[in-house]
Parts: sequence; structure tokens; C-alpha cells
Amino acid sequence: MGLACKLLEVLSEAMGLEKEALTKACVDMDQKVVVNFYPKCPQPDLTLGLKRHTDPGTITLLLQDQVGGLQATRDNGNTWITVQPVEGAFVVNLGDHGHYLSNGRFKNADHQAVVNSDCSRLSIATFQNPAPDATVYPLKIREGEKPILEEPITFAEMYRRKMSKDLELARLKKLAKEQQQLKEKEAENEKPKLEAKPLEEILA
Ligand SMILES: O=C(O)CCC(=O)C(=O)O
Ligand SMILES: [Fe+2]
Repeated sequence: MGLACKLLEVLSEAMGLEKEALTKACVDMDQKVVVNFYPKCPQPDLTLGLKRHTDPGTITLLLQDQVGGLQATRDNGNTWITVQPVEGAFVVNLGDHGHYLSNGRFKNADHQAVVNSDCSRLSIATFQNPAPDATVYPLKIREGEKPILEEPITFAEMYRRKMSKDLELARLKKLAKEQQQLKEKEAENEKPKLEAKPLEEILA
């Protein structure tokens, strides 16, 4: 928590604000610790350890072991960059709340975790979250910029919108997959059947 607050001070100053600006905007900072265990997988290409997402909170500190599996993307999932483990180092990810408060200047990290067939993997994430009723809105909008949020909302509302968007995306993905499968089935049924010709006809 101490390290996260220190980092938020540095980010506040980088935005030209007073040191405490980001922590103050959290009203009452909450910390959640999650331990992720990824068992080794015989067919790692068929699955993910953790699907693509951004963390909802302000800032995340992640400690990973030496196995590696965390990946980030800068091009909407077209290519993935593996975050190589560095012994004793934390990975610092900005979350959605940090993204909005900085008006998108500090990007929320778009990431996922892959598994591998040789070793299991462990990571420990600490999420720094604002209070549910903390206001989510850019703390500073620079000249020429537009606010990336239409109106101030609470963190609870921001989280609710994120979850319903995720559910809608999952529903559309499932629908697209079902339609694709249906098309493939129809194409399979329309294939002309090869009829066996009598031998005399072939030889004639
Ligand atoms: O295990 C990892 O490297 C990523 C964990 C993560 O993204 C999360 O817990 O939100
Ligand atoms: Fe994450």
C-alpha cells in the first residue's frame, strides 16, 4: 500500500497536480490481494490462464514468479508482448480508475495470462481501489483535450458499466460462434454427394 501511494504521488506530480491528488480522489483507498495459481496445461494453445482484461481500480502491483505468462497488448489484441519476470521486481499496471482520472494520459494496461505445459505458475496481485462512492472524472483536462467521460460517476457505477459491457461482449462472442458453426454445418450439408458410378460407365 505504501509503495502504491508513493507511485500515485509521482503520477499526481507528473499531471501537474499536488502530490496527494490521486490518493485524495480515492476517498478511502482499499487494497485487495489476489493469489493466482495456474496449473501446467498439456495443451496451452487451447486455453488462457486469465482472459484479456484491464484491472478496474487505480493501480495494481503484481509479483510474479520466474515462470512467466503475463502478456500485454498495445494494439487491441493483435500482438502480445510477454512481460519477462525480473526477480524481486513488481509489475505496475494502471487500472481503469487511474486511466479516467488522468483523462487517458496514463493508459489502463490491457493484459492476459497464458499457461504453459512445463510448469505451474504463481502470481500475487495487489489491487488499490477507490471507495465505491469516490467520484470518477478526470482530475485535469489539458488544453485541446476533451474529457474521456461525459459526466462524473461513482466508482461503483463505473464498475457496474464495465461488468455489463463485459457480459454483452461475451454474449455477442457466443452468438457469433454459434452462427459460424451453423454456417459450417449448412455448407457441409450442401456439398454435392459423390455418387458411385457403375464400373461399366467409367470404362465406357
Ligand atoms: O497472473 C498474472 O500475471 C496476471 C494477473 C492479473 O492480471 C490479475 O489478477 O488481474
Ligand atoms: Fe489483471
